[in-house]
Amino acid sequence: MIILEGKNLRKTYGYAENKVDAIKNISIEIEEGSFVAVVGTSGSGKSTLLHVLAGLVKPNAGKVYLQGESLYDMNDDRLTRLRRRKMGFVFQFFNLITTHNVIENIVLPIHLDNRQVDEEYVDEIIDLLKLKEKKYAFIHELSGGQQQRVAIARALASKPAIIFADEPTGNLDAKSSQEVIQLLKIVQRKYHETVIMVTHDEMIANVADRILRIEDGQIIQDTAQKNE
Ligand SMILES: Nc1ncnc2c1ncn2[C@@H]1O[C@H](COP(=O)(O)OP(=O)(O)OP(=O)(O)O)[C@@H](O)[C@H]1O
Repeated sequence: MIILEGKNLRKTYGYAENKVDAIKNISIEIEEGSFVAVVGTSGSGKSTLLHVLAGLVKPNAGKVYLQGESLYDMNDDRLTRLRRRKMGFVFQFFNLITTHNVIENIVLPIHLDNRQVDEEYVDEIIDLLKLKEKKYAFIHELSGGQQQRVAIARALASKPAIIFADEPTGNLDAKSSQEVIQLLKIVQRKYHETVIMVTHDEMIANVADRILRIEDGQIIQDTAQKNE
């Protein structure tokens, strides 16, 4: 089943001589439960595409449908609510709240949405992401890899339909990058999550089921990968 669809997307920044066509005419369908990596050189348009698909940057033209709902045809409140309910985000710079401990960070989006925390499920995620010993630690007491694992747990905690990850290993050393990406893959498989991840690191992209290569605002290659 197709969970996310982008149709004829275009995104332009700036005007006149400063005009940049970041996304030229991209159409894409994302299969539910798949792990998709978006790769390409710096400035090729990867982050713009991810942000457009996540409802964060309105395209100049085209539509984005999440589970059949058109993101940019609803009002801002509705879009914000839909993002909270259905999307999880993992960024390069973790974006954790340093005055909160690990578990508080993980359940914060659920509280913001006035929903009940599924404690059993959250404990299971914490376990899977190897954070059990750190549940009550503060963020500054964690390594970069541990912080990113907290960010992944936070993204998963609200049981989103889809997770968007923008260079999730961009701020980590090679060893932590591998560990974080393998754990992300394990939780993605276990919960049949859909993940779209931007990375410039081909080794990291290799965990994905599908690799989209972007160049100059266009998809130049779309490859399925055999992955257990
Ligand atoms: N807010 C913005 N204002 C103006 N131009 C922008 C903006 N964001 C991106 N661009 C331009 O759009 C193009 C695509 O940028 P984008 O960040 O999507 O590429 P990227 O592939 O993610 O790059 P990187 O790997 O370096 O993060 C680039 O030429 C960039 O300079």
